[in-house]
Amino acid sequence: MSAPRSLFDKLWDTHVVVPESEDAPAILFIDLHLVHEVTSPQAFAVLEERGLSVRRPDLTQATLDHSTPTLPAGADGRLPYATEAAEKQVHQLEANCAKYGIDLLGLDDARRGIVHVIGPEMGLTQPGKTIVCGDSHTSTHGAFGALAFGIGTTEVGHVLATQCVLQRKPKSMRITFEGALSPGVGAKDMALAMIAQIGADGGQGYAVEFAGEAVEALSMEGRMTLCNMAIEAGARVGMIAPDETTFAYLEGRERAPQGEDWDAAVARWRELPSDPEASFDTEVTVDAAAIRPMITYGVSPDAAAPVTGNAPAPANDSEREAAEYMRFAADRPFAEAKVDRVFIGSCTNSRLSDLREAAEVMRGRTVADGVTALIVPGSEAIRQQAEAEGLDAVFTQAGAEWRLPGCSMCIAMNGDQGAPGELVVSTSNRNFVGRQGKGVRTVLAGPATAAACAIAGHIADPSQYMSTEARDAA
Ligand SMILES: CC(C)[C@H](C(=O)O)[C@@H](O)C(=O)O
Ligand code: SF4
Repeated sequence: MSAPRSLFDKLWDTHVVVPESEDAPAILFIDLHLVHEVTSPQAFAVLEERGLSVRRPDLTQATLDHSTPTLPAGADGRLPYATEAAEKQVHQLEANCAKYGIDLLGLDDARRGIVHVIGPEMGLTQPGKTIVCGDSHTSTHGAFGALAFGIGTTEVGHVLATQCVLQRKPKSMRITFEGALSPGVGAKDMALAMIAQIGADGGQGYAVEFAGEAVEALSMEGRMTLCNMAIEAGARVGMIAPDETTFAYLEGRERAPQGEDWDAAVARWRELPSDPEASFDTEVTVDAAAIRPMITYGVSPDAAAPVTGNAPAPANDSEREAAEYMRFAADRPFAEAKVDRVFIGSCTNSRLSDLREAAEVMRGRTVADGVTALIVPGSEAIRQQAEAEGLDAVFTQAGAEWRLPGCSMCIAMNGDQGAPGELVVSTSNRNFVGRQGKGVRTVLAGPATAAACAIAGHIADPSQYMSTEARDAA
């Protein structure tokens, strides 16, 4: 009998081309390479310089997301790019994809969206695959039982040229969420609670598998939210064993296997979950039932606490510095903090279920005076679905802005950003100083909490705005 293996071991073993040695990392074959406009230009330039071609354009998918405006073209037909550099990046990727025969979800493509949203939506993200992208939130795709991680621009070049990447095998960690979530608590709250528990570097050097009852109960959208934030705990890889929820999500999608191939694929995918006796270098448990709707109050994602609580008193110099920047008064309720702007979007929380959750809170209510709320769907497909069910009308009637898909205010590269000093409640994944504009104070939260803050005009508990059914569904 062979030794029991984890999901991660199985994914790793089936993709090793040359095993790791003391002198050299392993060479891993990559099944799917996702490409966007920010981290690819230099990689393509190196190919060009060295006269190389793209080894497997058929395993490469490109999209435009970071630098694209979320406002439509003006009367002159021109898109309102934030900077010349942003526009140049977009045109550069268009030219590179045309030259090397790579499929690009271009500006007019009905499937365009954030790179970590479109892979799953198209059915390209599948259990058992190795998936890379020049982007740290590639861990999102691990929600499907794939080995997915972010790579640097040099490695983007390696993968374009060889379809392989050099990697040392990380250690393994299993994070088990014990018990069921309470009503009104969602995947973002799980992610923030987990990061608060293990720290922003708690997962460093590990490939993390998320397991347990509360993880199994999550929809694919929720699983993506959780795996998306593995990197905010320092882990480049986050993954969840594929199951019936995974298969039901993928069945019938454009690039998923069809017919007999589908049956054969599902049979293979059923073999992927960790063997019962598989061991991990580190095991962590999180009490899922104790998790409450969370927000962050500092400038690192592990500075997270229940939204109904008080701001903790800083305990050291770096916490004092963060507290000064964020201006939450120690030992005072978070709810006393006035909110200037709300952003609902990003590869963490811009899928249909997230928008429904936010709409549930905003329906029939009005965004508070002085608050700007921006709602940015993760893809064109999500935008279409949301509009088909009238979510856009819920948002605009509440006084929020409904935009075109893209990364938008998550990283503020496209002109969508806050003003210095503003307090922004954001469903994205990073609250670093200046992430959403110079001097902007970012508070991370889930979609219901962010929507509640928009309505209340200050940090607010979403439960007061949620119907019992909505609370149960979240
Ligand atoms: C632009 C890109 C390199 C970056 C990343 O790697 O994550 C961005 O997507 C982010 O979220 O900070
Ligand atoms: S939405 Fe934000 S986190 Fe996600 S890829 Fe874009 S910039 Fe990075």
